[in-house]
Amino acid sequence: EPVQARGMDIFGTLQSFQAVKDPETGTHYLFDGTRSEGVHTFKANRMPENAFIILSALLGMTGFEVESRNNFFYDPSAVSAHVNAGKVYDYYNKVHGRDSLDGEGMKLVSTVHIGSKWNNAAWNGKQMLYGDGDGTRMISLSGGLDVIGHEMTHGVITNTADLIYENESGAINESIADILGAFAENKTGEDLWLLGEDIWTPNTPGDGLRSMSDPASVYIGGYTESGYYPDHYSKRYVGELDKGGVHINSSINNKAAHLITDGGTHYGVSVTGIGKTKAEKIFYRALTHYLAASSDFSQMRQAAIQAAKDLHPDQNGQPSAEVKAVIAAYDAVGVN
Ligand SMILES: Cc1cccc(C(=O)O)c1OC(=O)C1CC1
Ligand SMILES: [Zn+2]
Repeated sequence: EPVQARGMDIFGTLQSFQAVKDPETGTHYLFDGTRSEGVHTFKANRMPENAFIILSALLGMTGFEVESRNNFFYDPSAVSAHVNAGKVYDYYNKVHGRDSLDGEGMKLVSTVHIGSKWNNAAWNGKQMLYGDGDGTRMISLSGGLDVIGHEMTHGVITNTADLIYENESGAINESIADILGAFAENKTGEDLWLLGEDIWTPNTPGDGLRSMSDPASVYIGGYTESGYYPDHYSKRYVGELDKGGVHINSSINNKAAHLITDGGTHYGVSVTGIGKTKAEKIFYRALTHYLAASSDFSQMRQAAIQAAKDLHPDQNGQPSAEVKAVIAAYDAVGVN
């Protein structure tokens, strides 16, 4: 039966969450039955990450239950994954009226301790997977609420537009995961537009994996001419690394989302922001109503404009401020 459990997350912060007591053994394990068909969090068995990702996708292997004899000392990485998955579930349920990743209450399965010092997180088509990080570049990735929001949004994408994970459609997939993942986190006192800041380079404060407000401020190495993430379509990566730059060119659409939300002038084009509450609904509606598996940047622009029109119709023949912001933002990043 469900019990209220408490335990430390990876930052040593005491969390309160749902667990279940096994009547035979008397031990408790991480399962939250209060949300949809449940939030079930597991730990991997030190299997190499590639094997685990494949076997979990093919055979539904999830690893081992995360148990505690006294309902307190749970595995902190698992506590972070468990609590953060619940928070992202609540974001989609409360803000977008969506019941879990498939909209029909599917179970949320996460497995932590994937691989060894693995600086990655993944959605394998069925569940979320988190590495521990190497301790320098990253720490346990389940500690990043925006990381979990990103992985779970990959799950929402799989169940909606199912954007093909390569080239431009893959970059849009990555960008929607960044945008809605960041909006799901939205922690006060943190930069909304920085991805993974809580788990990125523990020895260097204030930086992140990617920046949506200033993509070109983050170094990415030899992929692009500048060595920095692109913030304009003319600077997109056109090689075949990173599945055609899905984690690189996502920054172009991320910048458009930042401009739509906060406004600004970018390459001489000025945008009047419309705020997070309107922006998140426009991107969610674009994803669930207009984007398709092969959508490219231009179709992302059209989908966002149409979603904005649906939510903020023209007034006496004039486009609304929200529609104007979307058009100007995509003009600013060079997407027509
Ligand atoms: C850290 C990481 C490495 C490789 C792939 C992903 C991926 O899920 O695409 C990944 O997770 C993220 O990018 C989240 C947003 C920080
Ligand atoms: Zn991703």
